[in-house]
Amino acid sequence: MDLFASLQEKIKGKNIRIVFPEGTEPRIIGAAVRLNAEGILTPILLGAPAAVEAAAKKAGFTLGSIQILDPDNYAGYEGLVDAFVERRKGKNTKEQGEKMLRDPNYFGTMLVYTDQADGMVSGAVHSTGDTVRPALQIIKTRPGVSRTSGAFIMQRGRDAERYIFADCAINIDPSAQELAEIAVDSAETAKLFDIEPHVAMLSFSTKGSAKAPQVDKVAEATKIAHELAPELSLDGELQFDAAFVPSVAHQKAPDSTVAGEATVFIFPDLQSGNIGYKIAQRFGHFEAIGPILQGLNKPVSDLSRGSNEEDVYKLAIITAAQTLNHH
Ligand SMILES: CC(C)(COP(=O)(O)OP(=O)(O)OC[C@H]1O[C@@H](n2cnc3c(N)ncnc32)[C@H](O)[C@@H]1OP(=O)(O)O)[C@@H](O)C(=O)NCCC(=O)NCCS
Ligand SMILES: CC(=O)OP(=O)(O)O
Repeated sequence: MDLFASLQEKIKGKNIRIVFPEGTEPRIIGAAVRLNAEGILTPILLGAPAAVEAAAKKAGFTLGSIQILDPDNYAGYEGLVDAFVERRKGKNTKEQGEKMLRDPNYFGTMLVYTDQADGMVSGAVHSTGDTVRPALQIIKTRPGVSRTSGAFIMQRGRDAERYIFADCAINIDPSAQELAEIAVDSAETAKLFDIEPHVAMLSFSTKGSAKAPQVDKVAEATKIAHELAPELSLDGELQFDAAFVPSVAHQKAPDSTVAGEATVFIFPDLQSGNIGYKIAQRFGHFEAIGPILQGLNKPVSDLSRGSNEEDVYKLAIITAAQTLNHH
């Protein structure tokens, strides 16, 4: 079955509440209207009702029963500020909290933290840093996960090819230990979306063909990942062609059971990861769904600012599906 048809089936009728802090953005409104009309999930748009309604009207959408929450006139605002200060454990004062929650991403994240929403989708207008920082500070990572990271489902053709790319969004220069954790988390994400994980730890070197500290980091991460998840099908360091193309794998890494068969691609740093996914998307015509933030206590998703309405619709469905793993 098509990935989204199967995810919709899992989440439909469960009243999963997804908050969208960018409530006046037409791409967000369009996706929310569709998700609401199709009964897939319950959207909550943030913003002044008059502004949200005006934006919807201008873009030709009818909001119908969609809930709009106005952070500037929210009866529970003080309670949210208190909960924020308590969560920040001395890192932010009440005065700072009152200001910070005026930012819709902080406000939306607090709705998720206090169980008034099940997940959040933002970033169509805001940068990644501004979108995810509140989640890193408030929602935080699950026990046993030290860093959150951003994975993309890369999909081409209806239900044909589907892979995971990570980290394409968060960790600028992860250590070997962090890279190993990203690999293990990405394998879990793959399973959630019906991809059998065969994890390639990518580099510009295959099995020692080049020598450099950057290559040593990937080789070390491969070793650590094997220790963290001995049962996982994972290998490195591998160049992309060795990881993906069976004939090249045969030549460059004949003994590897992952080379030529990889489905999960772990990039050595954010330069390569972010550039890599955008090249596959724009040259290779893969649909890039994400970034899906892995390892958080509750799902928060960051859109690329280049997203269209369909991307918002799909990432909201993914985010809602992630909530099922958190219950
Ligand atoms: C994500 C990012 C904004 C965090 O940077 P930052 O806000 O400067 O982070 P800080 O080091 O000040 O940490 C802020 C908080 O987040 C936490 N944190 C930072 N990175 C984290 C990570 N990867 N996982 C979990 N927590 C993290 C810190 O522990 C800290 O928590 P605390 O306030 O409770 O102590 C930064 O890593 C970044 O800019 N990454 C690149 C994003 C990007 O542009 N991607 C390309 C487009 S998708
Ligand atoms: C994921 C990503 O690259 O986001 P943006 O395009 O918003 O920087």
